[in-house]
Amino acid sequence: MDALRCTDLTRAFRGKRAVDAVSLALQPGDIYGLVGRNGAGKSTLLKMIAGYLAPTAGTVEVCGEALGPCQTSSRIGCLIEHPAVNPALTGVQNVTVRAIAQGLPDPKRAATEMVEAVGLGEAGRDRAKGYSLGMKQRLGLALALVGRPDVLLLDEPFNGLDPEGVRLVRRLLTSAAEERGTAIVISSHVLDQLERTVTRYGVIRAGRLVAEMTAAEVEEACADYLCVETADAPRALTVLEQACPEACFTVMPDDAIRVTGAVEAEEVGRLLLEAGVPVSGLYVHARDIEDYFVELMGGTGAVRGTRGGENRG
Ligand SMILES: Nc1ncnc2c1ncn2[C@@H]1O[C@H](COP(=O)(O)OP(=O)(O)OP(=O)(O)O)[C@@H](O)[C@H]1O
Repeated sequence: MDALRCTDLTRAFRGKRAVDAVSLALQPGDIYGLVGRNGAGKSTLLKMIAGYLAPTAGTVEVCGEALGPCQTSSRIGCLIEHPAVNPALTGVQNVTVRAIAQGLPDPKRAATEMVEAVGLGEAGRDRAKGYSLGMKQRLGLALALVGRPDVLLLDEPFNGLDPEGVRLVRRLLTSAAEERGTAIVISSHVLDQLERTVTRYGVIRAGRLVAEMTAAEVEEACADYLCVETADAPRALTVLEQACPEACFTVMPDDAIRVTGAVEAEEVGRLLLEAGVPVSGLYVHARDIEDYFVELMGGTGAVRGTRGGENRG
């Protein structure tokens, strides 16, 4: 059974679709990285799943249970925008309130353990009103995680965290997914952190889910490759395929040859030189994850906005 299933989820603001017929399904243990430019619709999508915002159309199911519009579920833990923290209570007390609401058998203990797990330590006994940005973020994560939800929705979970905090949160999420089968959706612009955490990606562009891929597919697409530019691609291909049966060769539309696999640039250059094939360019092409996603997200033009005036909810 899917841990989370959204079907044709749509939300319009003043007639303009911020999220447009998004369907996605997460299995238990999936960590799904949601990427998109500012204003693409990521937070709106998460808010609809969390039950904070009514969809204009579409449905949400969590572990097979259909949720009505704006219906929250104890199976879902969220950190979306500012966590609901009572500044007059300590960190542990805040999480205890949430644990009681979740119906946990020993709420104080669950809260204390969770505050410890997110690295708040002694600060868990201080009132939340004195917390720094990173401490608030850790508290927000503790609130999302307490009660071991089946589905976790996190909007920019790495915001404000120091490097140690980032590493700790990554470990917490990975172990929740691997050990307890929690399905996690993370919306984030911090691609290198996503790259170390997620198992799948979804790219949202102008409200639509335009691409989905596994972490392995992204890794493969972003792998370095050797590029051979030659005026005689067919002959170069014949020479290289014969000499390097282990490598993989692709002729690109501009006739350049893309080489992946166990072969060095020096070796390719030598083989072509010996065969008398003219080579005009030979270089390693490094493509990073940022280039890859910027392209999928729709380039670097102006961000998209539907807000004329504020129209919350
Ligand atoms: N309450 C609202 N009223 C009107 N328009 C809204 C409202 N909430 C979001 N929008 C619009 O919906 C679109 C999607 O916004 P959303 O916050 O979901 O984007 P996002 O992908 O999370 O962006 P970011 O990466 O900047 O957080 C934007 O054009 C935004 O202006």
